[in-house]
Amino acid sequence: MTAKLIDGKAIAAAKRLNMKTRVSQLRSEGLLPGLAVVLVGENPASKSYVKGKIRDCEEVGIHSELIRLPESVSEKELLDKISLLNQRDEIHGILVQLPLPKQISEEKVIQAISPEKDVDGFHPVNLGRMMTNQDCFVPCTPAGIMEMLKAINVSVTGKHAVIVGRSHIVGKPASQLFLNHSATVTICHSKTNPLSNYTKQADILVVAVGHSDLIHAEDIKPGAVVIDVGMNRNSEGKLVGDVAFDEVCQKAGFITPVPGGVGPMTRVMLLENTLKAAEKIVKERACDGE
Ligand SMILES: Nc1nc(=O)c2c([nH]1)NC[C@@H]1CN(c3ccc(C(=O)N[C@@H](CCC(=O)O)C(=O)O)cc3)C=[N+]21
Repeated sequence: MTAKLIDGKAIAAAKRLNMKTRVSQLRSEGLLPGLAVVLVGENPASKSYVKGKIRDCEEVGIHSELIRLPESVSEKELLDKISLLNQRDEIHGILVQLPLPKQISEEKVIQAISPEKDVDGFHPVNLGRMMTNQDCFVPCTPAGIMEMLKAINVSVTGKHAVIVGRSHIVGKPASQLFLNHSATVTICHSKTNPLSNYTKQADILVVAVGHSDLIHAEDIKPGAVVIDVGMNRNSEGKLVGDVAFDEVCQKAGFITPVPGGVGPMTRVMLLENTLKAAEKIVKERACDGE
């Protein structure tokens, strides 16, 4: 069998097209959705991701502001900046690009963002709301994975989803999201032994570790849906995932490429969350009878 490719890039592009209509609708109601992106320091990867996010906003008509701070910025200065953004009505979403320099506590920074503007979905309030199946901002990568599955008509209900990786931004929230969608969920991590005992049982396998060639053909169930969240550079400097793509391709039912899979979906879900934040304001206005 040869797996069908899940074209995250194309799915994301189609979603952006739809979003233009939602932006027009918001604008006709007198609201321009706005996203603030805070970039601290000069990390080239962070700069390039942030540039991509700004470009995405431009494409769909979301107002974006890039706030750049020096590597040496103090925690207090960053927290003050966030507090100003929290207060501004034209800003509906706030994203502070991670990682942050050592002198700054990421935990404190995330908690300083108003949960209503936390379009990354990293604030404990949003994570807690997700855990109790309430309306919330879902972190962009897990949300993007769900959107991909929807786009290829794969139902999650009753499936065995195996998540490899337990990070706060991907593995853990992805596990919770699959559980909320009534999957049977197994979470694997660096102490899971042997890993392949679990991955072989997956109907849907999500790999978010950051080690290339972690998953081989022998580690998966024939026909499985394989979602590769990994982003690694190989010896030739090329971007590769955590899954040995060429061989797993021969056995999986569906597989995401790297690049062009999860990454573009992560980006588009940031726009989705920003629109959701803005649409909520319009709805609240309507309820207030303004
Ligand atoms: N507050 C915060 N929120 C984030 O969402 C966040 C973050 N910090 N810090 C860094 C990570 C990483 N991340 C990526 C998103 C899309 C691609 C992406 O679009 N990748 C392309 C390839 C890009 C390339 O070629 O380098 C692809 O997979 O096709 C990559 C990486 C978001 N992150």
